[in-house]
Amino acid sequence: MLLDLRGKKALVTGIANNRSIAWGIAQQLAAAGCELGITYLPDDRGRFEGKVRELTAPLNPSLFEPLDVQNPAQIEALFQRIAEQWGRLDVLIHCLAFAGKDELVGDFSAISPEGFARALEVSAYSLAPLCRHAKPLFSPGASVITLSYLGAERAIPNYNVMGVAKAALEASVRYLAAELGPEQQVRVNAISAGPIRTLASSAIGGILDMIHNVEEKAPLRRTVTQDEVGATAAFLASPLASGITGQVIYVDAGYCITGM
Ligand SMILES: NC(=O)c1ccc[n+]([C@@H]2O[C@H](COP(=O)([O-])OP(=O)(O)OC[C@H]3O[C@@H](n4cnc5c(N)ncnc54)[C@H](O)[C@@H]3O)[C@@H](O)[C@H]2O)c1
Repeated sequence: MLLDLRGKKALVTGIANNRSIAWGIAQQLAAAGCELGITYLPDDRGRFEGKVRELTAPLNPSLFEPLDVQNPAQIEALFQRIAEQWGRLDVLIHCLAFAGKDELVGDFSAISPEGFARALEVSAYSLAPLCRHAKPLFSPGASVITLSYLGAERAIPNYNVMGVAKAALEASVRYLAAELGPEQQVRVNAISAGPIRTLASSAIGGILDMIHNVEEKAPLRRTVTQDEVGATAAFLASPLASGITGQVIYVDAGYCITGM
């Protein structure tokens, strides 16, 4: 069986620019034949809309919608549009996270309740309402994919509250897989990616040291690319992965197996 996603309708969240992991995923899904819906984070200054529209235009998305996951009305409106325009959803890519810069450096115990809540709401909780709204639209065998990082299970310097958010996200993957599997055969998985330079990762104190450490120690002696993460997402979205759900798949050049 070859990887063939022709005719599948895929919603990709989390593209900010051409370094975004979601951009790597969108390109791989399009190359495999998916019809794309793209979301961007709206803001008063319109920082993302124009850039993301221009970047994604060559992939001919049939939906292009605003999505701030902290805005329930916007989530509702997005899925209303998907229902009207597509009538179903085959692939849902959740590729977004946020924590304040101050929370991604220094002592974990210094975290404020507001900083903790915001990181968890955007980076972990948001997967649940997206799945809740998508539930009536999921086609049999649909695939949900989110993005995690090793900081979910190891104490990585400066990753701090985002590690807690990723642990909650990985647990959410298991609960959602258990909920959506039995009747709808919907699969829910996370990709745990190695460190990649992006807008979000630049907020993490010492991200370059993290990347250099991976380049020195990972079995492949390098970190991974957005395209490699995208290729794994395309595989997980396809019937080739029909037996895989509730898992965290590592796309990290093997770094997570190393001991020293
Ligand atoms: N870059 C890495 O090293 C790395 C490694 C493992 C996992 N990840 C994860 O990959 C995902 C994508 O991050 P990235 O590194 O490509 O960075 P990125 O900055 O390109 O993407 C993060 C996205 O999150 C979006 N976002 C932030 N707050 C939002 C909100 N309230 N509503 C909707 N969207 C919002 C931003 O608009 C942006 O598009 C994140 O979950 C991140 O934690 C990144």
